[in-house]
Amino acid sequence: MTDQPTLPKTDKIILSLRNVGVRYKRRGNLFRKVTYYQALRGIDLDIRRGETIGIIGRNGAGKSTLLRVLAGIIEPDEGEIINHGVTVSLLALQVGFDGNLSGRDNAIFSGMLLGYSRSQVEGNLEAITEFSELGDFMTEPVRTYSTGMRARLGFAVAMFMTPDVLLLDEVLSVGDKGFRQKAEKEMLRKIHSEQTVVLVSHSESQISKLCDRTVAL
Ligand SMILES: Nc1ncnc2c1ncn2[C@@H]1O[C@H](COP(=O)(O)OP(=O)(O)OP(=O)(O)O)[C@@H](O)[C@H]1O
Repeated sequence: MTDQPTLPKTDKIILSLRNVGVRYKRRGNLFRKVTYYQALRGIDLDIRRGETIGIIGRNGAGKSTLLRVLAGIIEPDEGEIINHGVTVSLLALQVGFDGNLSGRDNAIFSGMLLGYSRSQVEGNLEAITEFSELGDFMTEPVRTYSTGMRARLGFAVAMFMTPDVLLLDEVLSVGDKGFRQKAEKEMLRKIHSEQTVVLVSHSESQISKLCDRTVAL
């Protein structure tokens, strides 16, 4: 929540990948054998408290896969991930919301998935609603939202949660121009408040504006 300060910026390494590889299984059928696709290979990365890292690479380079490994959603097939006792949360727009639930309930569940209590999230609901600019739509089912509206809800939830490491998958590239500017401004505030952020973006200008360093896949 906003009232929980993030850990201070130091040179301390809080999350590491060592020689990480991930393979996806491609299902076979009558005409095709099961095959494996190597999405990541030999990835070494040290994330230091307070830094903002941009992940870049062409489509299919493995950027989302890397974030999923960092978030602990998938386990690497090779190498290891070393977490030095930090909480990590992934915000990606394609996943996470239940279309049949209202924006409000989705915000509450997303916050709880990020490790907060129901009352902690409820305490921030007004601020989340205001930031998302969803107004009365907060009580409507998310399936009735446009992509941009979903993006605004996801982004607003993430902005009011402060895991030690916040992973953002292409969340700054959606929404209209006005919201994008607001989202970037809020991200900059977070970055300066020493939140550790790993950000995937196809926008070079965004990466150079927001990140301390980049990792190219
Ligand atoms: N669940 C899955 N099963 C099989 N293959 C997958 C799966 N998820 C990703 N892949 C494959 O792994 C590769 C890396 O995917 P990933 O989504 O990590 O790339 P990306 O760099 O984020 O791409 P983009 O820029 O298009 O979002 C791609 O070739 C993709 O087809």
